[in-house]
Amino acid sequence: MDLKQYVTTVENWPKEGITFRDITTIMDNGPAYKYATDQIVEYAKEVGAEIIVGPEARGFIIGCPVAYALEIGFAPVRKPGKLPREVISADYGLEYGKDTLTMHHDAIKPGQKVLICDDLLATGGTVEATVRLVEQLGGQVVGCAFLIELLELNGREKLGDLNIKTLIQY
Ligand SMILES: O=P(O)(O)OC[C@H]1O[C@H](OP(=O)(O)OP(=O)(O)O)[C@H](O)[C@@H]1O
Ligand SMILES: Nc1ncnc2[nH]cnc12
Repeated sequence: MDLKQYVTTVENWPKEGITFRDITTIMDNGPAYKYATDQIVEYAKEVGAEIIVGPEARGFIIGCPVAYALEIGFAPVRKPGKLPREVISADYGLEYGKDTLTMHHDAIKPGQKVLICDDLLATGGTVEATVRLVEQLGGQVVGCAFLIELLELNGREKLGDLNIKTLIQY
């Protein structure tokens, strides 16, 4: 399936100069959403994922169906003030802003093999901060999966030797 045809491009959103790649038109198409999920499920099996970690909010949309299909857990990465128990935090930069991410202090077991899932790899700031959180908890990041990679932003460079899978490139 050519997944790219289901992505909608929105110019100058959320700011002038940004070309936004909207995945809601993958999500609202049953076969396209299933196909994308199935590709990531296969990758998760290859890398031996034991738990899925996904950053708010679009990482939930990609990561949760993968966790469900594999009958493994999902641990959320959230913006500050959203998780109810003790958290650890990491700051990061975005293509169009700056923020902080948090995880519950006990979300990952030491040595657990983690697959990070998100909709899109842009500068890599979000996933790099997520890697730091997982590693601080003693997890082992065995892979990172995205529907979309924006090649010109060189997000992969921030991720060093990590194993990365992307389904669509621009
Ligand atoms: O590679 P990066 O430069 O870090 O950019 C990619 C991130 O940006 C978007 O999330 P956003 O922070 O806009 O939050 P949202 O998912 O809640 O819309 C996207 O869903 C990725 O998580
Ligand atoms: N260009 C973009 N389109 C969609 N989501 C994004 N997140 C960061 N950059 C993005």
